[in-house]
Amino acid sequence: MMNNTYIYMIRHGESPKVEGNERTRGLTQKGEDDARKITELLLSEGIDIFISSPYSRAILTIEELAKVSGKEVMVYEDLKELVFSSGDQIFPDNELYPLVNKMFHDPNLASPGGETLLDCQNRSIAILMEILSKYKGQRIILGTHGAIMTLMMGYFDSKYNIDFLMKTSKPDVYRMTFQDNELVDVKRLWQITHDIQ
Ligand SMILES: O=C(O)[C@H](O)COP(=O)(O)O
Repeated sequence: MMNNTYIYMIRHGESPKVEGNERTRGLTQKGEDDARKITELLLSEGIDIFISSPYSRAILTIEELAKVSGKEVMVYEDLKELVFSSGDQIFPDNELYPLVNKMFHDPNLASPGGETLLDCQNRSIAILMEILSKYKGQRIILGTHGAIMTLMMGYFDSKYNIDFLMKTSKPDVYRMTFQDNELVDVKRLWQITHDIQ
């Protein structure tokens, strides 16, 4: 439909936790292969705008598609992942998931040096509303992360909660259809067949 605006949430591919920091760690070989599959999957969608979190793993997941589409990736600092620690330190998975689980049950909880879910949701929704208005009627990719993606989707529909987050994959792709600022449809485009190939 003419007036629909489409937001494609692209959660980044697999990223190694052995070097760099939260900002700089890139993609594993599987993450790179999956980024190529994302290019194949979305090329025919005719994406107009590419926007990303500033973290490398998010940019690297969408940059090939942007390149073959002849577009630049615009980076928004306020689309970075939920901040868990000071100094962009990498948080090991065995500590991260219990913490995220606790945070989703207490949106005012923050770890030392980190932010609350509500802080993260407020800063990301402010940007998303700006994007919906500025690029109304267009197809926009957001290169993103598990927690912040769930918070943005959860703002419009509470079924996007911790249970949803725990079932998502890396990468993952959701197409959200908006009429003005109202979410009218969500379709997962990253199918299970991609996960097991
Ligand atoms: O998408 C996410 O959940 C965050 O960016 C963390 O990803 P990670 O599995 O690479 O830590």
